[in-house]
Amino acid sequence: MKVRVDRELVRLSRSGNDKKTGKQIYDFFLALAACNTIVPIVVDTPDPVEKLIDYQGESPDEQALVYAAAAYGFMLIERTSGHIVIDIHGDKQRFNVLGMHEFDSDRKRMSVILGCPDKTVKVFVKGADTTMFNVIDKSLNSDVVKATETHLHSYSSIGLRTLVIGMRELSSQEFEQWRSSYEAATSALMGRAGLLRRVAINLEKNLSILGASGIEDKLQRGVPEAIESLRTAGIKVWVLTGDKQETAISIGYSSKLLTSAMTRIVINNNSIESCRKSLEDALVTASVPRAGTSRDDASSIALIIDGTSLVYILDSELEEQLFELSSKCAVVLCCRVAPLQKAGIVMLIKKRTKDLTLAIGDGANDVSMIQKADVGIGISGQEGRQAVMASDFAMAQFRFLVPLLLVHGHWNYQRMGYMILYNFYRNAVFVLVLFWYALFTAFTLSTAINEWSSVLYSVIYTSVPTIVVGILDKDLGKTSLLKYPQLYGAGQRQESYNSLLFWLTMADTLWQSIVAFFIPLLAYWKSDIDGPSIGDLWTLAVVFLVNLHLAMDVTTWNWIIHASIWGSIVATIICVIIIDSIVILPGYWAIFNLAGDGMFWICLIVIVVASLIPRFVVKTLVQHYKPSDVQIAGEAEKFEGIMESRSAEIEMNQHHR
Ligand SMILES: Nc1ncnc2c1ncn2[C@@H]1O[C@H](COP(=O)(O)OP(=O)(O)OP(=O)(O)O)[C@@H](O)[C@H]1O
Ligand SMILES: [Mg+2]
Repeated sequence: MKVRVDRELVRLSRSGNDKKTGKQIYDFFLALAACNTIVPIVVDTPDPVEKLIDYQGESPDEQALVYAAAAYGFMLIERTSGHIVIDIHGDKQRFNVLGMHEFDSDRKRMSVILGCPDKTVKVFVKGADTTMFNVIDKSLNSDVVKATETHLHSYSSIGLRTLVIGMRELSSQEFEQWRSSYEAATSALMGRAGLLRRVAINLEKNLSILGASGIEDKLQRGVPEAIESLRTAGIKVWVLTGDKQETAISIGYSSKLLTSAMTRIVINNNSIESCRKSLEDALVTASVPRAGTSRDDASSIALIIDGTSLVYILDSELEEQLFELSSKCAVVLCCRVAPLQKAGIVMLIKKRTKDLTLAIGDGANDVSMIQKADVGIGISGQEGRQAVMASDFAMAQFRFLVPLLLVHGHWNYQRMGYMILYNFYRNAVFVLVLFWYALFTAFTLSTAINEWSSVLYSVIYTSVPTIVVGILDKDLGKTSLLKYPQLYGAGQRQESYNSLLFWLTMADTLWQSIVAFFIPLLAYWKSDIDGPSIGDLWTLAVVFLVNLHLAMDVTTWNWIIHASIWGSIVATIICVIIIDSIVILPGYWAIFNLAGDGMFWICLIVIVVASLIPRFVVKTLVQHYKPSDVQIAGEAEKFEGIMESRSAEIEMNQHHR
């Protein structure tokens, strides 16, 4: 890897640690190389003398910092639990790692205590600017502190992730004091984390500033487009990040979440009273009616709120106001939020609405929100596997969320909705025919449809098409669904399953069962037909009916669906023939006698046609006069001749190393 270095800085860092600036720069790079949890792994190359070092760790930021230190001549080459070896301008030096206080989201910083070759003990700390400036002694190097502050501001406003680095030399007395409390804390059986945190807070104070770093957090490919699609689909997108406000806003703009036309409401306060005041003011601003349509950016509001304010708002009486405000905003951006606050925000919505929440994140700090949300998605990437392990779905890139929701989510919703209705219908129509017969024979407990057919009805006669269509049918092609994210609204409006559709289906079921039962009954009224024969007719009629009913609703035919639907009808006929060929069963040879009679065939055709007519008429009228988005898109697909799009693939990233 090639790193572009600043020559002047290299010169200064080489100038040795005698002069003040030289010493500071020396310590700065030493901190970058040492204050982290990166493990260097030496990789052999074809050339036996040349070795490569691969820095492995869960934090990509730390990796970047260690690489930067290496580029300036401070190369971390070995790390064990007790020591590290750093190659400083070609001179291998061994530092004892006397202790390490790991990063936690309360302190938002981490520190290492190093025993240096010159027998001094130094503590190096790096962390978020907000918490670092609380522990940095501003009277030391006040000019550096000032310069760093302005640099930090300019870094974060261009979207860089910033870290501040500080250090302190420990006197032997201080060191002993720290060591005894550190040892007591690490060996404590109860509340170890809390004790360690207290020891860390005691140690990390009166630091002198060394400098700051800015790291570009590149957006993955396709993030702005993905966010735009999701928002067009009517999904509200909120961003919850641990980053600094300026960084978060800048990333908000580059990911097209925020646009300059939006009205911005910023809430960052540090008392409950000022939070209350800001929320009230914001509610007034948000309630003023604005020009433009609701989908217009100019009319929408972006709420930007930071973690400190959320401390006072979440779990207090202000929560309700925040909810009210956020439901008026098109975009909500929360910055500097702790992991548990992320979960708290998810709960804020979940508790108060019936809306479904989906959380997507890549780091360990996203785990709690991923678990709390209705749907949790982990992005597997550079930040370790915790998010993926806690998630319902894992994906490699953010943009895959779009096909997951807009394509597979849509298909799944439409199939599920249809299949629920269809399965109610499929079972009810058969049971109702049996019921009419029981009613007609005044509950004599005699049956016309033989027991085998009653059992096989849901096992063989009608089961396979239900499963196959429930898995394979696609109401629209992938291309249309991705091109028109608005089609996702069909699910939000509950178009495939709702109580009206349910009762309409039930009425249709009633009608079909009446037709299927009474037509044979009336047709054979005067004849001397026996029970099993007319029973066979009923069985076949119902099976034809439910399979043709399904065939009428399938949108994407393929050979599996063809085979399952027509195959089921053939299988039913074969089963009925076999059952009627068994001598000991009642109704022996019934189907053969029946099929020789023209009336049987007429009955079958009349039943199927009469049963399906109301459905067909209603469906056609609705399609003609009140077509849904999905129908329109479906017709557009046919006319544009993009039927092949049903198997279209989304463009994948090139794999390169
Ligand atoms: N290993 C670390 N050492 C020192 N400081 C850290 C470390 N990791 C994070 N920080 C600081 O703590 C802040 C909060 O970190 P956190 O992991 O909660 O969120 P994040 O990674 O910044 O953002 P996101 O929520 O988008 O992943 C960071 O912005 C950074 O300033
Ligand atoms: Mg992170």
